[in-house]
Amino acid sequence: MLELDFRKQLKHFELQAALELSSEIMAIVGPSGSGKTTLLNSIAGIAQPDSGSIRLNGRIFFETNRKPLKIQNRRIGYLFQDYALFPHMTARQNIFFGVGRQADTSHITELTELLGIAELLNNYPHQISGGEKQRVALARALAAQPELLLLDEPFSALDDETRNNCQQQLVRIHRLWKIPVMFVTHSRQEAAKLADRIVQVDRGQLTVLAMESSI
Ligand SMILES: Nc1ncnc2c1ncn2[C@@H]1O[C@H](COP(=O)(O)OP(=O)(O)OP(=O)(O)O)[C@@H](O)[C@H]1O
Repeated sequence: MLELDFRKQLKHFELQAALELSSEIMAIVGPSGSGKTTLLNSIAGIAQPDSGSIRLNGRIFFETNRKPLKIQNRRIGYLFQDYALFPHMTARQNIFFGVGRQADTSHITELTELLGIAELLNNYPHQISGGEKQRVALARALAAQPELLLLDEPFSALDDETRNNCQQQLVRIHRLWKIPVMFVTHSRQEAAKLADRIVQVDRGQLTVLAMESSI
């Protein structure tokens, strides 16, 4: 369970986030510059709120007047808007980056098969397609077995068929892992298709809309 109740002053308005997220998929929609990425960054620990609290499964990430929990201790998988794969590392090295040496990695083999990227693990990012990069980045976000998955416009750069494929894989992984997922999208259609709930962000104000998943 992710519990948010915090405020952060941005340049032109204040981001005010108050919501709870169980093991469901939540879509974040809203105009450009409304605070969507800052919301994800605050949860991940890349940005710090001014006040309030952020908790995941009872663990305190942030609380006013308390030292924030370090990013690496939050157990969050974060897929950035531009995938941000390391160009000089193979797909395998990208995926294993951040996974402890002593960690059990058997789930990663399963993950790469599930995502259809097992055959390209020795390739570098420039040798694979956009859709493949997206799936490598998703595998990397999931490799450390996070308790929460954050995705910032994960499918926006993909063609229709690849997008559909990746969306289905995300839903499949969510069914298997049952962790809360938050994803930012500019597509209302995608939000309605994938999410259990949709949150509209407008000048930092969050409004939750009830939705039924249709996949
Ligand atoms: N640390 C910060 N301090 C002050 N203002 C900030 C900070 N980070 C972002 N902003 C501002 O807050 C606003 C929201 O930015 P954010 O990137 O969260 O929007 P977004 O909804 O993700 O936009 P897009 O859809 O274009 O990616 C922008 O005006 C941005 O300039």
